Amino acid sequence: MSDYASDTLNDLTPEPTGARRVVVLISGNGSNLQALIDEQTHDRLGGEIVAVISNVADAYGLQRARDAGIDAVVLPHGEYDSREAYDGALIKVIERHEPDLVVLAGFMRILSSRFVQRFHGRMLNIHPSLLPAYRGLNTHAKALADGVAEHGCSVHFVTEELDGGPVAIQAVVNVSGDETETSLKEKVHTREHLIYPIAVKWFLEGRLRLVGETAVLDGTPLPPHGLRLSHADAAEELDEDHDDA
Ligand SMILES: Nc1nc2c(c(=O)[nH]1)N[C@@H](CN(C=O)c1ccc(C(=O)N[C@@H](CCC(=O)O)C(=O)O)cc1)CN2
Ligand SMILES: NCC(=O)N[C@@H]1O[C@H](COP(=O)([O-])[O-])[C@@H](O)[C@H]1O
Repeated sequence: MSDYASDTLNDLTPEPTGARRVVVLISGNGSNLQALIDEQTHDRLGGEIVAVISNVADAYGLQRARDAGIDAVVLPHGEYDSREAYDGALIKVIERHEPDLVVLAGFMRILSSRFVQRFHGRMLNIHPSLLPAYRGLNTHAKALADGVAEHGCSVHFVTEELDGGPVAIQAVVNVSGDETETSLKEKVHTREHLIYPIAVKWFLEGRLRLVGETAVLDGTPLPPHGLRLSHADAAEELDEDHDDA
């Protein structure tokens, strides 16, 4: 086990140049997209969301994009014969926008190896659990059924292994004795809306990178659970940026 405290990897990733461009993939409500839009609106995202793409035609996140003047594109997966065919079309739509970063924000499709390789190292996902616990779907119900005392959310680099990519940031929430799936989902959502903009900003600033199979922040490899940010720390991180305005 390497010593995360002292290791510093020789990071060969070139520094980002020019205005950093973000494409966001969604399938539903888009509250995480809205959190990113809000940071962009205050010039604090570190780049520009240039397109929002949904596989679901009536995803409310598309309206959020339109309201923000962002190109909103629907690419229905049901119109393609296979996952590979869909992903091929999705790659073409994304590449037209020349992104530096692809952000999955409630995008509910498992991506093919071809797609993941195309954007390897520059694709993030927000997952509603403390990975590696509860990969996949229905995470809140599973956590409640197991009676865990802590739950949360993770921002991770996307790899071929579903929800198995290196974790960048996590937020932990306490699960109360009378917690419901709805109350737990709300707790987690609140923290998602803090840690995702932070992770996106850090990537666009060149601070957060995927080096090999390790998430690296400011040249230092992160532990398997990433950087654990408390609610106060995350809010301060965003507020500090606000103070810089
Ligand atoms: N290759 C990868 N693809 C995706 C990853 C990943 O890490 N590697 N992250 C997911 C996001 N996700 C959880 O965070 C997730 C999304 C979708 C599914 C899933 O089972 N999808 C089904 C359809 C479900 C539905 O339509 O309701 C499917 O694609 O057949 C699991 C986890 C994004 N993709
Ligand atoms: N496995 C993927 C997954 O479950 N992602 C989850 O979907 C929700 C999307 O909410 P939003 O559309 O309001 O951002 C978020 O809670 C995100 O963690």
